[in-house]
Amino acid sequence: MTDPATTPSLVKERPTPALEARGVSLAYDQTVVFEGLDLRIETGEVTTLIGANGCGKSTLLKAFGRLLTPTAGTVELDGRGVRSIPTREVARRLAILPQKPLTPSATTVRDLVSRGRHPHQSLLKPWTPADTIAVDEALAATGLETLADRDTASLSGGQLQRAWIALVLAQRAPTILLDEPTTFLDLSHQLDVLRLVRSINRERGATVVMVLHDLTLAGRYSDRLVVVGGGRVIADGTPWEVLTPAVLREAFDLDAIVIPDPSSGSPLIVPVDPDDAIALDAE
Ligand SMILES: Nc1ncnc2c1ncn2[C@@H]1O[C@H](COP(=O)(O)OP(=O)(O)OP(=O)(O)O)[C@@H](O)[C@H]1O
Repeated sequence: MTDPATTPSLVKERPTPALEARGVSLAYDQTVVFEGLDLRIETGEVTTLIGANGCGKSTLLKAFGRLLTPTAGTVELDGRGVRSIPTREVARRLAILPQKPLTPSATTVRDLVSRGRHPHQSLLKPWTPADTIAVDEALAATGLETLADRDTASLSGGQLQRAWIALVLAQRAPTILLDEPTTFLDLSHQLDVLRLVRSINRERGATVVMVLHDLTLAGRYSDRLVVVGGGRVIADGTPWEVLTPAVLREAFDLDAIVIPDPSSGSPLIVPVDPDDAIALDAE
């Protein structure tokens, strides 16, 4: 007879997630957004949080980024309580682009992007050629080389958004949190940013957690979607598992048809307008 104490477990251990919320409650004064939430963010994946306005996507991202302290439960980064990790170490492991970052005044694009290198510096290790390379590469990846010496105050909304994304890239953190990185961007630049996100994930192995509002783009550029609503996770899985008419109705109160995107094969969300006779007839 086999001894259970010495027989290797048949249950395969899952790898340590990049981030994990365990029984997390999040609130602002009297507004409770989540209570006892459990969520794993797998290492090396692109995970996108989707859900209706005000459902708590940014709140969750802030908790993962240590910008908001849970009222209960713990957030772990690479298997360690994020609050127990020194701030500088967190900044080397985790980069975050908030929804409304505050741009410092009288700063050039290059200066702003260079701030992404601060976690890598110290009195003993000031600016090095490696920092310059990281900044130059981030400027090139976001198409900002020609704007590098411009004052950030003179940029368009989309250019400024790209400068912030460049800062996050320059940080070279293995885990990246992006709250609505495509805000202000035209469709072509939205694709540029999402392709960039995918290449950082595939080439550098970065773990990415994003918030996006465009469901079709979310499905196209994510390994996994987490649908949030009513203070809980409504659905969690691959884009085709999650982007179903039933989930869209529950999360967004939206009637939609979901078809394969002819360009990528990922789910294409077509919202149904009840006044639109053609769409209804076609169903
Ligand atoms: N600083 C704050 N103080 C008080 N309440 C807040 C604060 N920030 C967010 N909230 C509230 O918390 C809830 C969740 O907000 P959150 O910004 O996380 O939602 P969201 O899903 O990111 O929304 P959106 O899609 O509109 O950006 C909302 O009811 C919001 O009004």
